[in-house]
Amino acid sequence: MRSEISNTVLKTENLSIGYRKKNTVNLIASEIDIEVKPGELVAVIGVNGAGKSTLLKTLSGIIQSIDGQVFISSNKLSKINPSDLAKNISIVLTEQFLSKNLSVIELVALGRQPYTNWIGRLTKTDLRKIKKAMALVGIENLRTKKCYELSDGQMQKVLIARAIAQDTPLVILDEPTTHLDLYHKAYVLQLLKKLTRKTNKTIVFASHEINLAIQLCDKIILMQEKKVQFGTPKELLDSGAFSDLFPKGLIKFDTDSSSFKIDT
Ligand SMILES: Nc1ncnc2c1ncn2[C@@H]1O[C@H](COP(=O)(O)OP(=O)(O)OP(=O)(O)O)[C@@H](O)[C@H]1O
Repeated sequence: MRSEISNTVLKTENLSIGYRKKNTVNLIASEIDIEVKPGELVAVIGVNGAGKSTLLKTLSGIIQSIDGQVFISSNKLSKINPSDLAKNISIVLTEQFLSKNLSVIELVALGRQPYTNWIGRLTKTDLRKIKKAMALVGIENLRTKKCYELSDGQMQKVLIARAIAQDTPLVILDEPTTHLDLYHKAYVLQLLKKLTRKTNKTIVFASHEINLAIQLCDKIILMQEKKVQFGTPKELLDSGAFSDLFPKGLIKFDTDSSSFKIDT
């Protein structure tokens, strides 16, 4: 079992996700079997309410699974203590509470929290990693700006830099392109791809940008009602997985261009 998953950053076995309330279970999705390697860019795709955020929260240990297992590297997620978990997974959630009074460099520096001592003093290594993360994301020119002065696109880049500064093998982002225009959606997803290639980190993100995800990602987790498919974009295209993603009538999957179009 161990050698099988040693080159795997993230793996699930027969995972069921959902919410427990008293004695009832609200099951959102089940039979989720994924296996993600170092340096892969993975999109979680699905309609509103399909369970993308629930899956990301389960994979990062924020909520408990209903059944099955999550492995981070070769370890069971349920057995990893919080301080080790923060050295393995960095998380960027939507609508995360943040002090926008912080400067950009202060916010990126928060990524080093799992490594700093109790007074939070940054070492030379911390400073080097903060600088490197800002350079990789291309935000050195913003370093002294206050976060409330940033556009949504700039803020998204700062949050990505904070996750990179945390220097974990796995980065999880929930809808990193929300509120961005088409150019910046493509820019941010291209940036994530570049980061996987330059750092060999694995990035898993939820997105509604299906057309971009098909073009850019190594793997896709496609969430539909009570059915989750996982594979390369080509595998999912070849199996016709995208064709019944949305209700029929308004948009349809065009197999020639491998993208969704208005059904005229
Ligand atoms: N804290 C919670 N307790 C109970 N049910 C929840 C909770 N959070 C979400 N849900 C339910 O779980 C289902 C999946 O929600 P989730 O937010 O994971 O979907 P999503 O695919 O991320 O949606 P969107 O694209 O709209 O962000 C929904 O039916 C939602 O109502």
